[in-house]
Amino acid sequence: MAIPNIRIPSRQLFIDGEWREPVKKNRLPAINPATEEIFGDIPAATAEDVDIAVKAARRALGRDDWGSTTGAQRAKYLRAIAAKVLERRPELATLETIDNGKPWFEAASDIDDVVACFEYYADLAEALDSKKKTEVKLHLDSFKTHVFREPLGVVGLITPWNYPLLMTTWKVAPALAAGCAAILKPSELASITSLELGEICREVGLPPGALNILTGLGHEAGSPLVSHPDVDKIAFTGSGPTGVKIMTAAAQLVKPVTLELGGKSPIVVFDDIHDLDIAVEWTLFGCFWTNGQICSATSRLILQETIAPQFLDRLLEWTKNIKISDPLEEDCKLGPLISRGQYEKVLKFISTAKNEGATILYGGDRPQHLNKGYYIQPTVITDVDTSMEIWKEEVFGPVLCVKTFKTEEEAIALANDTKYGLGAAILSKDLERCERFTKAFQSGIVWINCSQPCFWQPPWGGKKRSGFGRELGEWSLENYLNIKQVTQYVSTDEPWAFYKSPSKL
Ligand SMILES: NC(=O)C1=CN([C@@H]2O[C@H](COP(=O)(O)OP(=O)(O)OC[C@H]3O[C@@H](n4cnc5c(N)ncnc54)[C@H](O)[C@@H]3O)[C@@H](O)[C@H]2O)C=CC1
Ligand code: BAL
Ligand code: NA
Repeated sequence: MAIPNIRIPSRQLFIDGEWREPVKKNRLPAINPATEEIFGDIPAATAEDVDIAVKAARRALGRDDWGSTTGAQRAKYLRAIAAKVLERRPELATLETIDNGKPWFEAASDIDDVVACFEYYADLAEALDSKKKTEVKLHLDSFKTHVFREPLGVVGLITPWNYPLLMTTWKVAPALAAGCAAILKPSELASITSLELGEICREVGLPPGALNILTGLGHEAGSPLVSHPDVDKIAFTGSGPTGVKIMTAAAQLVKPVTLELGGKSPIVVFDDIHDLDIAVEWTLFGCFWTNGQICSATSRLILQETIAPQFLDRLLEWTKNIKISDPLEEDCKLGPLISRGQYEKVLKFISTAKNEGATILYGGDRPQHLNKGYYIQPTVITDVDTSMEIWKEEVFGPVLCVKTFKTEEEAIALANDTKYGLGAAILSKDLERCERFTKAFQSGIVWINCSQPCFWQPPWGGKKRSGFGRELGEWSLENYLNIKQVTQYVSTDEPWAFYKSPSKL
């Protein structure tokens, strides 16, 4: 498919169904990481705008056109959004690539996932109607109890830059399916496509205030959203330190949070893999896909010693073959990192690894043929010690570190030697061994004979310092529902007889 030339939209904040200039009228540049050029700008919300948006969301919940909708009615909006996103697929993918730097075909596949995700939550919204009120059997006849599943209220959704519109969708689609009113705060590093979602919501006639979109900086727009007393919940995906700040602020108001934070996931490769090339490709995909800028990247290769030399030789041959280029080029497989800050951070990780005694087996620098843009070669690091930063900390870049093992016990210990617990992968023909690893991995996700494929039906999330709560699937819908117990006394002719009745004195 030809990649379209597009116009860069200029938007305001999306509040109460309308485009609205930020109270302080500030804007932030939108930077193309492939060229380092400013290609547009986004509005910068502050606490004043947060307050206006929260009030609009609260009004939406109080109005029949949103607050009294059935799941089936909400499903219509979600399907209409999906259809509009699909209609604009080439353009949205191009905007995503320009803003984020991911290869166009990856961006386009993200847009396909966005469409599928809105459709999936439309189905779940419909299904919710029959589960809205469910009876709970009691041991007494004098009472009847049922449980209501109702929208949790006004929810704040704070998202990162690595999958801009897709991470937005992972939160917005279930929140709207559940009937919440939402305030989305996308990352200031890539907000353009999330703002376009505002235009799509306007076009499909989503009731005003059901979704509000506030772009801006974390401390100026995100932080007041978290501390706003009239926001009932925060769902966050991003870095560990910001997750800690959000949880701390939310705790002051006993506000529930779900946190999807970082990772340093292992991929354990045994010598009984089905096929060397297939295993090598999954290993590369596990770490270099999305430029390693994915929380679940399997960035620690734990490799059985017996096949290490041949596996690494082949891995380098495959790595050299990865096309690094402008992400708008059709067969690009590795574009630039998101920002100068991320580029410098990743190079620093590589130089610290070198200083700590590791070997940069491949890469480690910017590709020579690209002198502009935040590009870094896919990098493979060996001679890694478990005390090194490169083994312990999330890089969020195309950097794979390698350690070998002899026994299964050693492999499990290395795999779990991390404060994080998001993903874990094992490549082996022995399915009983895969089963043992599935149990042993301290993670929320396990991949067997693959790494990274992500579908919208199963749950997604981690344990340990990767956070808690689950997104996607039916689990995500639960994040946005209040479970209300309703108990009715049905023996209304019978006194309760706990106190002495004065009429009987
Ligand atoms: N787990 C993941 O998916 C992600 C992890 N990261 C990691 O985080 C590092 C830093 O990247 P950042 O973009 O700075 O991530 P970040 O975690 O600071 O940003 C994520 C979102 O949180 C917002 N935010 C920041 N401070 C906030 C606050 N005090 N209150 C409320 N919201 C706030 C940001 O504006 C953005 O929308 C990366 O180098 C990478 O290692 C970054 C993005 C995604
Ligand atoms: N699907 C990507 C989840 C993340 O990196 O946040
Ligand atoms: Na950008």
